[in-house]
Amino acid sequence: MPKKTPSADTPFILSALAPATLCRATIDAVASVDTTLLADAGRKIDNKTKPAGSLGRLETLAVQMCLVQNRLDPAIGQKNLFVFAGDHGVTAEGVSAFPSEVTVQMVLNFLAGGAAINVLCRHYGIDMKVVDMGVAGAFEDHPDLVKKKVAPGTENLARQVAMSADALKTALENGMAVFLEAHARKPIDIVGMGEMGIGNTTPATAIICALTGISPAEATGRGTGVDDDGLKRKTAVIEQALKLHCPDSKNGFEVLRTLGGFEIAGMAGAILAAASKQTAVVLDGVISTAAGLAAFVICPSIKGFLIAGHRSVEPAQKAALSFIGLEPVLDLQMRLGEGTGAVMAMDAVAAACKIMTQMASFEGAGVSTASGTATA
Ligand SMILES: O=C(O)c1ccc[n+]([C@@H]2O[C@H](COP(=O)([O-])O)[C@@H](O)[C@H]2O)c1
Ligand SMILES: Cc1cc2nc[nH]c2cc1C
Repeated sequence: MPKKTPSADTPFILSALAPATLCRATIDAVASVDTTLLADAGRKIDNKTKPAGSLGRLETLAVQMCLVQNRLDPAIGQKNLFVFAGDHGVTAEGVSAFPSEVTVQMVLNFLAGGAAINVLCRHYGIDMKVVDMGVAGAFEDHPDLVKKKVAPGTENLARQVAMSADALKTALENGMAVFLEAHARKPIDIVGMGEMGIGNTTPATAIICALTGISPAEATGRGTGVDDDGLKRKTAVIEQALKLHCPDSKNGFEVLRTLGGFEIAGMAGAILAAASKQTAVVLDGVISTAAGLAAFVICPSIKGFLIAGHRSVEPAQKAALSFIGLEPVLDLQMRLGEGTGAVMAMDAVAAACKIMTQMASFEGAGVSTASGTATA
């Protein structure tokens, strides 16, 4: 068994951080959604001119947004999507169908505006930024690039811890700062969590296995498209990593630190920061959901702010979502990442808010209710 380096093995303990540190202060500032308006929001959506429940998921999203914003007329103006990018030492084990250099190349593609997420963000009027959390390459300054690099890639989680406790703190705080700085410039009403990182379905799946107890054999998917041999290798790598590190399933920090991913920790930080500012967060595929799960285990009070954007074809995502207690808004058989599923669901959430505020009530439109009551 490979030896772990002692310095990299210092565990991460939140209470050891001074209360004023960004990491601790942000998590301490999270409060659950206020449910005072739950009954009124339910009555309001039921009084719209439609059979009860007929707008399905749009209705539950409308009610959720009333609680998130603590008002009966929720509105979404500012929509942001962050693509957190990072590289992974575990790619040395042959766990991806694509070479690592694709991470840098895709970041350049995002900055040139040519990726799927660029097209969708333009289509939906979403402000998109790319965050370099740990890409193995240097970038010129660019207005759409947020530079938050912790290190040029994680260590190989199959052989040693993915990152040190210091690096985890930096990654979490950098992710928090990404949200908080953008929110301070222009208050954000809804934020989507996208990512890019060759190899990152391996740490994401390992994190989900560690936190939910699902086995690597059940949880591991093909990511960018590994063949049968690749899938066996990837499953074995995840099994080896879990056996090597045995992170405490109740400690989301240790699971992130040992199995890691700088972009995954960055997303976890951004999710915690968004919840601390009562902002709705839309998760994307399996990697984004792994970050959401880790953030949820760290701070369960974030749950009411979370929305599962879409169902990824990766099996681990299902386990993570059911552990948190979330149902995806969409199922389009997507597995690209980047935030592509999240932004499509963000539009559904915005539409749900308009249903709550613009749709006529039975009384207002003079339409009879199911019981036949005539309304003026
Ligand atoms: O979002 C998903 O569920 C998803 C599923 C499979 C692959 N991906 C994307 O593909 C990359 C990781 O795949 P892999 O095979 O390199 O681990 C990474 O850039 C992700 O954005 C994303
Ligand atoms: C081309 C490509 C684009 C991606 N976008 C997100 N993950 C990706 C992985 C690959 C390989």
